[in-house]
Amino acid sequence: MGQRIDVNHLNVYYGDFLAVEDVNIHIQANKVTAFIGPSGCGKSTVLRTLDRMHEITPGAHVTGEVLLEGRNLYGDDVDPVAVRRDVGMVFQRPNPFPTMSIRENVLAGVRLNNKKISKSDADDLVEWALRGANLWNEVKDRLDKPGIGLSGGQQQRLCIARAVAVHPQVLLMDEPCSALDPISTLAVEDLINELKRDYTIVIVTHNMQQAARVSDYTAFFNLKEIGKPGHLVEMDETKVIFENPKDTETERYISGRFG
Ligand SMILES: Nc1ncnc2c1ncn2[C@@H]1O[C@H](COP(=O)(O)OP(=O)(O)OP(=O)(O)O)[C@@H](O)[C@H]1O
Repeated sequence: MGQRIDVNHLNVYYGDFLAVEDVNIHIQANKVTAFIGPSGCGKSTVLRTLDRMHEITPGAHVTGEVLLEGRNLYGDDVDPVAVRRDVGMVFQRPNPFPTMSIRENVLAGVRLNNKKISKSDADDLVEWALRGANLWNEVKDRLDKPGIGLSGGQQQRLCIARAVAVHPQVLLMDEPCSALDPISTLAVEDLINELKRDYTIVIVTHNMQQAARVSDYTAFFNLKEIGKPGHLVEMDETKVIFENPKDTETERYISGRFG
């Protein structure tokens, strides 16, 4: 089952630079939440705070809380590596490990976690994850061929299989379709719709039609002005954001008047 995420008074910094200010957001379990907004408003930055990847950038840090099912991911006793196991990430460009076969790509996260796994359990896991990513039928006869031999859309579904193979509770997706053609995009969007049965999904997208198609909730971020920190303007059911937003900034953005 997916887990809920509660973000309380989150300020996100790169060194001294406050990139995003005072975010308060409640992300429902087993739903898809889309982050939308103009370039530079901090969508990807906030997304990366949800699995503690933000801190990988030297000097980057946060104040405030991110609670995963009530547990603060920024608590003193929390291991960021363990957080990244519970919260999977799929990136903009499909990034299968180039020297690995399709099968080894699926198992890569499990092996990184130093889990010992028998051959038959590994076979079962590979099939389960690839079926979950809607890729099994396309690759089952070439599991030992390189992952990078697949099409872009297949590679992205392979990366999703790799992310789900470690059984995360949350899947974060940073523009997962921006490098894909329309048909692959629809395949990944269909998959997102199926995956929410098992995971909580947060997706950053520049494509408002995509947000409207795939998400249950939409969070609109904006910048007061260039050089000022980004902030969350409003979050609501996707239908409300697109048809009846409360804030005029949101209305102007979704009707294409800026951004
Ligand atoms: N590694 C970094 N070091 C310093 N500043 C950064 C870094 N990454 C992002 N920023 C800054 O943080 C702010 C938010 O950037 P971010 O990439 O999160 O925005 P975004 O809304 O995802 O933009 P886009 O839609 O263009 O991807 C911007 O001012 C950006 O310049």
